[in-house]
Amino acid sequence: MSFESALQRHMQTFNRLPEIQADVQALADQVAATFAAGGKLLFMGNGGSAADSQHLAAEFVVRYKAERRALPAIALTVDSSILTAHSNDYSFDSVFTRQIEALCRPDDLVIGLSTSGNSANVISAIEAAQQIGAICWAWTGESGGKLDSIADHLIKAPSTETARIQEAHIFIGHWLCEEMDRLLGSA
Ligand SMILES: O=C(CO)[C@@H](O)[C@H](O)[C@H](O)[C@H](O)COP(=O)(O)O
Ligand SMILES: [Zn+2]
Repeated sequence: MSFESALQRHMQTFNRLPEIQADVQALADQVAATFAAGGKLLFMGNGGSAADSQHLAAEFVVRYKAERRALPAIALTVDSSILTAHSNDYSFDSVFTRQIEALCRPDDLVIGLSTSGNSANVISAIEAAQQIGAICWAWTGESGGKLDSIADHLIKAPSTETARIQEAHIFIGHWLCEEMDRLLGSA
């Protein structure tokens, strides 16, 4: 694909983001309520979405722009000992589920990122978190995939192309940080 085509597809996706603005605002409201109630965020995903998970968890724990208190967020994608031991001894399909069982509490909010909406390890972990009673959001592409009928709430980036969906996801994640700074920042 030419640079011009990739940019055009990126712009088309971003021009459609207002279609999901209400969903993103609903997510921000639930994240703010989760922090206010003493809950935490748990992120997970594969490949580029694993990178997005740790990127966003860091924004909350450390800082985005404003000076504010540290906010509790964990990426389930970062502990190489857990990831390798679980995948080696059990299965990669339950690598996030096991961590959900260990770390997730009923007042937490879980965000599973999957551009296809079909990653087995994300689906399994969301089902486990629902059993615990946590609110579960899936960030997907416009089809929603299997997660469409499983997650409690969805952010469906308006594209069918993995890269464009990931670009929309990180924009949404940054805006979420922006909104938490506005609500919780002191600067
Ligand atoms: O970053 C990319 C492609 O842009 C890849 O690493 C991509 O994230 C991986 O193929 C993932 O395994 C795709 O999983 P998912 O988004 O369908 O859940
Ligand atoms: Zn990528």
